Amino acid sequence: MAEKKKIAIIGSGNWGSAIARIVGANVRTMSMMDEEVKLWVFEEILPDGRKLTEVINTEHENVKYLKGYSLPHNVVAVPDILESAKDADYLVFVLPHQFLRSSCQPLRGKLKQGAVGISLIKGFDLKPEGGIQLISELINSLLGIDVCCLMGANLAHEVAAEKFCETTIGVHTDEQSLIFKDLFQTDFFRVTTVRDAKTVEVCGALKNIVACGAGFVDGLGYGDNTKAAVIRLGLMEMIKFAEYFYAGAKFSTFFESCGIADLVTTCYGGRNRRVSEAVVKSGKSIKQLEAEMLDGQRLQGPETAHEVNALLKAEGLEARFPLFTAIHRICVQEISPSEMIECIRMHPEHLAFDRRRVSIERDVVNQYASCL
Ligand SMILES: NC(=O)C1=CN([C@@H]2O[C@H](COP(=O)(O)OP(=O)(O)OC[C@H]3O[C@@H](n4cnc5c(N)ncnc54)[C@H](O)[C@@H]3O)[C@@H](O)[C@H]2O)C=CC1
Ligand SMILES: O=C(CO)COP(=O)(O)O
Repeated sequence: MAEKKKIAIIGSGNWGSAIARIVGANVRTMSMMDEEVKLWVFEEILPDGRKLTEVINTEHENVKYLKGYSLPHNVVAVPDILESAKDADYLVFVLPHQFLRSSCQPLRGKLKQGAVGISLIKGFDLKPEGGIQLISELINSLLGIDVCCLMGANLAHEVAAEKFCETTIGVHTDEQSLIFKDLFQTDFFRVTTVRDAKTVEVCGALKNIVACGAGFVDGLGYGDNTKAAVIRLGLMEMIKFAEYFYAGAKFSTFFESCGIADLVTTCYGGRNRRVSEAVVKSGKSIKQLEAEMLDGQRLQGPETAHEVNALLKAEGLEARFPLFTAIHRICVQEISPSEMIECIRMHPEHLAFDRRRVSIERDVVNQYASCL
């Protein structure tokens, strides 16, 4: 009989714990899969002195990051990342992106031959030598494994509560499509697989920047129409970004759950939006509010805005992405949140699509560039 395939989940925050509920239940129905799901937990001591791993393994609940939802008993918390990952055939990466590089170091050269990864991580990697890369590319370069991605309109607490949603998995082969659909799909979590993995991942990263913009206009007291404008202009910049930097991106991917749907849900219900709104209302910094409001959970939007801005600046393209640029500059307190409104008022997308558009757009872009 063929040896059963093993799975490890690398990360156990809010989303990592929610997805562990699904994967833990699904492997029990898959004859090819080993029932045990190893869950790497970045160990921490809870206020009552107990270790988080011990609590997860005895109470079957991540009381810190997903309180109120049980984990299947076959999900086993492991504090040593190498121990959790070394025998795995499938690795699910689900950490805040700022911790990925350091977390992966102990795994280098130590993974099983032929292991395949899937990244649920939203963000980019700022390369030490300059430039940015996708998180899947970072994992591939560090660990030498093929990496798919899963991105969608998937607020973790709603998924944990089993409220219906959709998700998108970007794959490279038919085999990956079949196995990852079986591992992740449930009655309430519907999976579409697409062969446009880079665009899926780009959407997941960029929508968090736009969500910060949505939070800023909410904080300024503007209404849903204004937020809809931010969402629309954000989508246009997401598409343009993919066209510039990821040749071959399929337009249709933006209409999957990873695109427009994730953008909308995050601009209404996400942490990036919530903290950004509070920035405007309280005048406190993002870092301070992240610590005060999220109890250890981490924002991805401000860091992603920084990573994208580093690329746009290096390429001389800031003026072509005025929304991404303004959001980054608000996040780092270079400009005030009220400048969001001027940014969307003057956005080049407002120009009618006619023969004059190209030259007019060039003028507006130049005008904007002179203000930077
Ligand atoms: N929470 C959500 O609703 C969703 C999150 N995502 C994405 O999933 C990824 C992970 O997000 P969450 O699970 O929500 O994480 P989270 O925001 O709950 O972050 C907390 C996690 O970070 C870990 N951590 C803290 N310091 C660390 C360190 N120095 N090294 C390694 N780990 C450390 C904590 O142990 C904890 O597991 C992110 O890229 C996020 O954008 C995607 C869809 C939904
Ligand atoms: O990615 C998410 C939903 O799909 C979660 O967004 P936030 O990190 O803003 O909560």
